[in-house]
Amino acid sequence: MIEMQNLSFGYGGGEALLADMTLSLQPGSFHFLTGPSGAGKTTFLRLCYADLLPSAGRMSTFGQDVRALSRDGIAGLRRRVGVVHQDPQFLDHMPVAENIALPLMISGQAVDMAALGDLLAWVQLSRHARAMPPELSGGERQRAALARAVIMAPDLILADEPTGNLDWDMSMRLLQLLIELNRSGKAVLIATHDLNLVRAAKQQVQARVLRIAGMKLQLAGADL
Ligand SMILES: Nc1ncnc2c1ncn2[C@@H]1O[C@H](COP(=O)(O)OP(=O)(O)OP(=O)(O)O)[C@@H](O)[C@H]1O
Repeated sequence: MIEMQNLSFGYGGGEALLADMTLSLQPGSFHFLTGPSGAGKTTFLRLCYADLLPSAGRMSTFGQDVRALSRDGIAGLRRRVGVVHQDPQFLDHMPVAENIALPLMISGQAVDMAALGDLLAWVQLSRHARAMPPELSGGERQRAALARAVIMAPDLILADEPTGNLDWDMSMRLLQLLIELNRSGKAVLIATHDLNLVRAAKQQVQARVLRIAGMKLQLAGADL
């Protein structure tokens, strides 16, 4: 679903931050992306949902060359990718349930209230449906962000340090949700520093570990 060939990227077209990356992300796969702070993990994720475009090399997403996509083409691509940001932002004056349904409303689709109720139950936020986002804990915010990321039924879920500020129990809960999504056929890519999270996942799912270091993307060894 994402193919990169000798892809390079530098902010502002300047010096390369990521260089000569070649990768094939398959449907239904589960990947972690690790690497030191500032190595370019968030940048890599932004390339994956065409928030940034490569400076050089080839990249196709869902079979389409990202650099040849029109504005509508990019919007179509983004509908197929659900993103959980490192520090998810919500509309604070709007209840949690409506924030989660927002992508549907923005794209002009009807909100199936029963399906929304099921989604809230899945992320264990039913009793917070009418709460306002500032009332949520860190773990609840991440789960709301995950629900919002999957409401459009994307094929690929990208999560940027989704457990960064969470305790271990809450991290495991979030990981379980991501594993369930993967078992339902979605590709998952999680950027994280947390090797314990990677180890916990590897006991349950066939996860591959990518590492960005020294501008390059490598498949990490199996010894994690
Ligand atoms: N919009 C931008 N313009 C210019 N430089 C940027 C921009 N965003 C990020 N950078 C730089 O690119 C480098 C990689 O940043 P990125 O956020 O991708 O790293 P990261 O691996 O996700 O880091 P962390 O683990 O700390 O979140 C950093 O040096 C950062 O300062």
